[in-house]
Amino acid sequence: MSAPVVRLRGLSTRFGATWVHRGIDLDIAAGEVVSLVGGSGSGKTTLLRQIVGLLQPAEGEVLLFGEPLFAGSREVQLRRRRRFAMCFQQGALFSALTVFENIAFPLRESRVATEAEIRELVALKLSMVQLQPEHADLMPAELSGGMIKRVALARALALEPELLLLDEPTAGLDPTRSAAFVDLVKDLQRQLGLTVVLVTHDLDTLAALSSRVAVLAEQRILAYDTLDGVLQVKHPFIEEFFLSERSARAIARGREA
Ligand SMILES: Nc1ncnc2c1ncn2[C@@H]1O[C@H](COP(=O)(O)OP(=O)(O)OP(=O)(O)O)[C@@H](O)[C@H]1O
Repeated sequence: MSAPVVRLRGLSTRFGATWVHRGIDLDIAAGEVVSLVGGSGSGKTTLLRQIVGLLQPAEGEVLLFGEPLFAGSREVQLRRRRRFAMCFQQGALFSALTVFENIAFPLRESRVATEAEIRELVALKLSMVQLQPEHADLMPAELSGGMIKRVALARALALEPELLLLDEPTAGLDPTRSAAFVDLVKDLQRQLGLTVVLVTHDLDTLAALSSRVAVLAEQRILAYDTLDGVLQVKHPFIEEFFLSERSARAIARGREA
Protein backbone atom coordinates (compact mmCIF):
# COMPACT_ATOMS: atom_id res chain seq x y z
CA MET A 1 0.00 0.00 0.00
CA SER A 2 1.30 3.48 -0.81
CA ALA A 3 2.27 5.86 2.00
CA PRO A 4 -0.34 8.33 3.21
CA VAL A 5 -0.21 11.67 1.40
CA VAL A 6 -0.16 13.40 4.79
CA ARG A 7 1.15 11.80 7.95
CA LEU A 8 1.39 13.71 11.23
CA ARG A 9 3.29 12.01 14.00
CA GLY A 10 3.35 13.24 17.61
CA LEU A 11 2.77 16.82 16.57
CA SER A 12 2.78 19.31 19.43
CA THR A 13 2.43 23.06 19.09
CA ARG A 14 3.16 25.73 21.64
CA PHE A 15 2.84 29.50 21.45
CA GLY A 16 4.61 30.95 24.51
CA ALA A 17 3.35 29.03 27.50
CA THR A 18 0.19 27.80 25.74
CA TRP A 19 0.04 24.36 24.17
CA VAL A 20 -2.33 24.33 21.20
CA HIS A 21 -1.79 20.69 20.17
CA ARG A 22 -0.27 17.78 22.04
CA GLY A 23 0.82 14.60 20.34
CA ILE A 24 -1.35 14.74 17.21
CA ASP A 25 -1.24 11.70 14.90
CA LEU A 26 -3.14 11.80 11.61
CA ASP A 27 -2.90 9.90 8.33
CA ILE A 28 -4.62 11.13 5.17
CA ALA A 29 -4.69 8.74 2.22
CA ALA A 30 -4.54 9.67 -1.46
CA GLY A 31 -7.88 10.85 -2.86
CA GLU A 32 -9.42 11.63 0.53
CA VAL A 33 -11.17 14.87 1.34
CA VAL A 34 -10.59 15.48 5.04
CA SER A 35 -12.29 18.33 6.88
CA LEU A 36 -10.65 19.66 10.02
CA VAL A 37 -13.19 21.05 12.45
CA GLY A 38 -12.92 22.36 15.98
CA GLY A 39 -13.76 25.32 18.15
CA SER A 40 -12.31 28.76 17.56
CA GLY A 41 -8.64 28.74 18.56
CA SER A 42 -8.38 24.93 18.55
CA GLY A 43 -5.50 25.21 16.08
CA LYS A 44 -7.01 24.20 12.74
CA THR A 45 -5.27 26.88 10.68
CA THR A 46 -2.08 26.27 12.63
CA LEU A 47 -2.22 22.60 11.64
CA LEU A 48 -2.66 23.49 7.93
CA ARG A 49 0.30 25.87 8.16
CA GLN A 50 2.40 23.12 9.70
CA ILE A 51 1.42 20.65 6.98
CA VAL A 52 2.76 23.03 4.32
CA GLY A 53 5.84 23.97 6.35
CA LEU A 54 4.94 27.60 7.07
CA LEU A 55 5.19 26.86 10.77
CA GLN A 56 7.38 24.38 12.64
CA PRO A 57 5.80 22.29 15.39
CA ALA A 58 7.47 22.28 18.82
CA GLU A 59 7.58 18.49 18.65
CA GLY A 60 6.73 15.78 16.17
CA GLU A 61 6.96 15.35 12.46
CA VAL A 62 5.08 16.11 9.24
CA LEU A 63 5.54 13.60 6.41
CA LEU A 64 4.17 14.33 2.93
CA PHE A 65 4.09 11.61 0.27
CA GLY A 66 5.95 9.31 2.64
CA GLU A 67 8.89 11.63 3.35
CA PRO A 68 9.63 14.20 6.05
CA LEU A 69 8.63 17.64 4.79
CA PHE A 70 12.16 19.01 4.95
CA ALA A 71 14.08 15.89 3.91
CA GLY A 72 16.51 15.94 1.01
CA SER A 73 18.43 18.51 -0.99
CA ARG A 74 16.99 21.92 -1.93
CA GLU A 75 16.09 20.44 -5.34
CA VAL A 76 14.25 17.50 -3.74
CA GLN A 77 12.39 19.87 -1.39
CA LEU A 78 11.40 22.12 -4.30
CA ARG A 79 10.05 19.12 -6.20
CA ARG A 80 8.06 18.08 -3.13
CA ARG A 81 6.86 21.68 -2.69
CA ARG A 82 5.28 21.59 -6.16
CA ARG A 83 3.17 18.59 -5.21
CA PHE A 84 1.01 20.57 -2.78
CA ALA A 85 -0.67 23.97 -2.67
CA MET A 86 -2.64 25.97 -0.17
CA CYS A 87 -5.52 28.42 -0.61
CA PHE A 88 -5.58 30.94 2.22
CA GLN A 89 -8.75 32.17 3.86
CA GLN A 90 -8.91 35.60 2.18
CA GLY A 91 -7.41 34.35 -1.07
CA ALA A 92 -4.06 36.11 -0.45
CA LEU A 93 -3.89 37.31 -4.07
CA PHE A 94 -1.13 39.79 -4.94
CA SER A 95 -3.13 43.02 -5.00
CA ALA A 96 -0.79 44.78 -7.45
CA LEU A 97 -0.96 41.95 -10.02
CA THR A 98 -3.75 41.15 -12.48
CA VAL A 99 -5.66 37.86 -12.33
CA PHE A 100 -3.43 36.60 -15.16
CA GLU A 101 -0.22 37.55 -13.34
CA ASN A 102 -1.48 36.00 -10.09
CA ILE A 103 -2.17 32.65 -11.74
CA ALA A 104 1.05 32.83 -13.76
CA PHE A 105 3.13 33.59 -10.66
CA PRO A 106 3.88 30.00 -9.52
CA LEU A 107 4.57 28.97 -13.13
CA ARG A 108 7.07 31.80 -13.58
CA GLU A 109 8.63 31.25 -10.16
CA SER A 110 9.24 27.56 -10.78
CA ARG A 111 10.47 28.16 -14.36
CA VAL A 112 8.65 25.13 -15.68
CA ALA A 113 6.99 26.78 -18.67
CA THR A 114 7.70 29.18 -21.54
CA GLU A 115 5.69 32.41 -21.86
CA ALA A 116 3.51 30.84 -24.60
CA GLU A 117 2.85 27.80 -22.37
CA ILE A 118 2.10 30.09 -19.42
CA ARG A 119 -0.57 31.92 -21.48
CA GLU A 120 -2.13 28.58 -22.40
CA LEU A 121 -1.95 27.21 -18.86
CA VAL A 122 -3.47 30.34 -17.32
CA ALA A 123 -6.36 30.19 -19.83
CA LEU A 124 -6.87 26.53 -18.95
CA LYS A 125 -6.85 27.17 -15.18
CA LEU A 126 -9.29 30.07 -15.59
CA SER A 127 -11.71 27.83 -17.44
CA MET A 128 -11.23 25.07 -14.85
CA VAL A 129 -12.50 27.42 -12.15
CA GLN A 130 -15.30 28.61 -14.46
CA LEU A 131 -14.00 32.13 -15.03
CA GLN A 132 -13.98 33.83 -18.45
CA PRO A 133 -10.88 34.78 -20.49
CA GLU A 134 -11.69 38.49 -20.02
CA HIS A 135 -11.37 38.10 -16.24
CA ALA A 136 -7.61 37.66 -16.76
CA ASP A 137 -7.07 41.42 -17.05
CA LEU A 138 -8.92 42.39 -13.85
CA MET A 139 -7.16 43.45 -10.65
CA PRO A 140 -8.02 41.65 -7.37
CA ALA A 141 -9.81 44.80 -6.09
CA GLU A 142 -12.25 44.48 -9.00
CA LEU A 143 -13.29 40.91 -8.11
CA SER A 144 -16.24 39.70 -6.03
CA GLY A 145 -15.56 37.46 -3.02
CA GLY A 146 -16.49 34.36 -5.02
CA MET A 147 -14.20 35.35 -7.88
CA ILE A 148 -11.28 35.94 -5.51
CA LYS A 149 -11.71 32.39 -4.23
CA ARG A 150 -11.80 31.03 -7.79
CA VAL A 151 -8.66 32.91 -8.79
CA ALA A 152 -6.89 31.73 -5.62
CA LEU A 153 -7.94 28.18 -6.51
CA ALA A 154 -6.70 28.57 -10.09
CA ARG A 155 -3.34 29.83 -8.78
CA ALA A 156 -3.14 26.92 -6.33
CA LEU A 157 -3.80 24.49 -9.19
CA ALA A 158 -1.26 26.13 -11.52
CA LEU A 159 1.48 23.57 -10.88
CA GLU A 160 -0.94 20.64 -10.88
CA PRO A 161 -0.55 19.69 -7.22
CA GLU A 162 -1.67 16.32 -5.84
CA LEU A 163 -2.51 17.75 -2.43
CA LEU A 164 -4.66 20.84 -1.94
CA LEU A 165 -5.16 22.60 1.40
CA LEU A 166 -8.10 24.97 1.78
CA ASP A 167 -8.56 27.29 4.76
CA GLU A 168 -12.25 28.14 5.19
CA PRO A 169 -12.97 27.90 1.44
CA THR A 170 -16.55 29.18 1.69
CA ALA A 171 -16.16 31.79 4.45
CA GLY A 172 -17.76 35.10 3.49
CA LEU A 173 -19.79 33.69 0.58
CA ASP A 174 -23.57 33.77 0.52
CA PRO A 175 -25.28 30.33 0.52
CA THR A 176 -25.72 30.23 -3.29
CA ARG A 177 -22.12 31.18 -4.07
CA SER A 178 -20.91 28.90 -1.31
CA ALA A 179 -22.80 25.92 -2.80
CA ALA A 180 -21.43 26.74 -6.27
CA PHE A 181 -17.87 26.87 -4.94
CA VAL A 182 -18.32 23.56 -3.12
CA ASP A 183 -19.56 21.97 -6.38
CA LEU A 184 -16.52 23.31 -8.19
CA VAL A 185 -14.11 21.91 -5.58
CA LYS A 186 -15.94 18.58 -5.65
CA ASP A 187 -15.74 18.34 -9.47
CA LEU A 188 -12.08 19.32 -9.59
CA GLN A 189 -11.20 16.93 -6.79
CA ARG A 190 -12.77 14.06 -8.74
CA GLN A 191 -11.40 15.07 -12.14
CA LEU A 192 -7.86 15.61 -10.89
CA GLY A 193 -7.83 12.89 -8.23
CA LEU A 194 -6.76 15.45 -5.63
CA THR A 195 -6.25 14.80 -1.96
CA VAL A 196 -7.87 17.71 -0.12
CA VAL A 197 -7.52 18.91 3.46
CA LEU A 198 -9.84 21.72 4.42
CA VAL A 199 -10.65 23.73 7.48
CA THR A 200 -14.29 24.71 7.70
CA HIS A 201 -16.88 25.95 10.15
CA ASP A 202 -19.56 25.46 7.57
CA LEU A 203 -21.50 22.23 8.01
CA ASP A 204 -23.04 22.34 4.53
CA THR A 205 -19.53 22.43 3.06
CA LEU A 206 -18.30 19.73 5.39
CA ALA A 207 -21.19 17.37 4.64
CA ALA A 208 -20.97 17.93 0.88
CA LEU A 209 -17.24 17.38 0.53
CA SER A 210 -15.71 15.26 3.28
CA SER A 211 -14.76 11.61 2.96
CA ARG A 212 -13.57 11.89 6.56
CA VAL A 213 -13.76 14.46 9.32
CA ALA A 214 -11.09 15.15 11.94
CA VAL A 215 -12.35 16.87 15.07
CA LEU A 216 -9.79 18.95 16.97
CA ALA A 217 -10.52 19.68 20.61
CA GLU A 218 -8.72 19.49 23.93
CA GLN A 219 -5.41 19.84 22.04
CA ARG A 220 -5.88 16.53 20.25
CA ILE A 221 -7.81 14.77 17.51
CA LEU A 222 -10.95 13.81 19.33
CA ALA A 223 -12.41 11.81 16.44
CA TYR A 224 -11.32 10.93 12.91
CA ASP A 225 -13.89 9.09 10.88
CA THR A 226 -16.59 9.44 8.25
CA LEU A 227 -19.18 12.04 9.15
CA ASP A 228 -21.56 9.26 10.23
CA GLY A 229 -18.82 7.74 12.39
CA VAL A 230 -18.05 11.08 14.03
CA LEU A 231 -21.74 11.65 14.74
CA GLN A 232 -21.73 8.46 16.86
CA VAL A 233 -18.98 9.75 19.17
CA LYS A 234 -20.31 10.80 22.54
CA HIS A 235 -18.51 13.97 23.52
CA PRO A 236 -19.94 17.35 24.55
CA PHE A 237 -18.04 19.25 21.82
CA ILE A 238 -19.21 16.88 19.09
CA GLU A 239 -22.79 16.89 20.32
CA GLU A 240 -22.86 20.67 20.44
CA PHE A 241 -21.10 21.15 17.10
CA PHE A 242 -22.94 18.57 15.01
CA LEU A 243 -26.12 17.59 16.70
CA SER A 244 -27.99 20.82 17.34
CA GLU A 245 -31.12 21.22 15.23
CA ARG A 246 -29.43 23.86 13.04
CA SER A 247 -26.42 21.61 12.49
CA ALA A 248 -28.59 18.65 11.58
CA ARG A 249 -30.39 20.77 8.94
CA ALA A 250 -27.10 21.97 7.47
CA ILE A 251 -25.72 18.42 7.32
CA ALA A 252 -28.88 17.22 5.56
CA ARG A 253 -28.61 20.09 3.03
CA GLY A 254 -24.93 19.35 2.40
CA ARG A 255 -25.63 15.67 1.82
CA GLU A 256 -28.24 16.52 -0.81
CA ALA A 257 -25.70 18.67 -2.66
N1 LIG B 1 1.87 32.99 15.31
C1 LIG B 1 1.20 32.87 16.47
N2 LIG B 1 1.69 33.37 17.62
C2 LIG B 1 1.03 33.23 18.79
N3 LIG B 1 -0.13 32.59 18.91
C3 LIG B 1 -0.67 32.07 17.81
C4 LIG B 1 -0.05 32.18 16.52
N4 LIG B 1 -0.82 31.55 15.61
C5 LIG B 1 -1.88 31.06 16.27
N5 LIG B 1 -1.81 31.38 17.59
C6 LIG B 1 -2.77 30.99 18.63
O1 LIG B 1 -2.95 29.58 18.52
C7 LIG B 1 -4.32 29.24 18.72
C8 LIG B 1 -4.81 28.47 17.48
O2 LIG B 1 -4.92 29.35 16.38
P1 LIG B 1 -5.54 28.92 14.99
O3 LIG B 1 -5.66 30.16 14.15
O4 LIG B 1 -4.79 27.80 14.45
O5 LIG B 1 -6.97 28.43 15.44
P2 LIG B 1 -8.22 28.00 14.57
O6 LIG B 1 -8.72 26.73 15.13
O7 LIG B 1 -7.89 28.05 13.12
O8 LIG B 1 -9.22 29.19 14.96
P3 LIG B 1 -10.40 29.93 14.15
O9 LIG B 1 -11.45 28.90 13.90
O10 LIG B 1 -10.86 30.98 15.12
O11 LIG B 1 -9.80 30.50 12.90
C9 LIG B 1 -5.06 30.54 18.98
O12 LIG B 1 -5.18 30.68 20.36
C10 LIG B 1 -4.15 31.59 18.40
O13 LIG B 1 -4.31 32.81 19.09
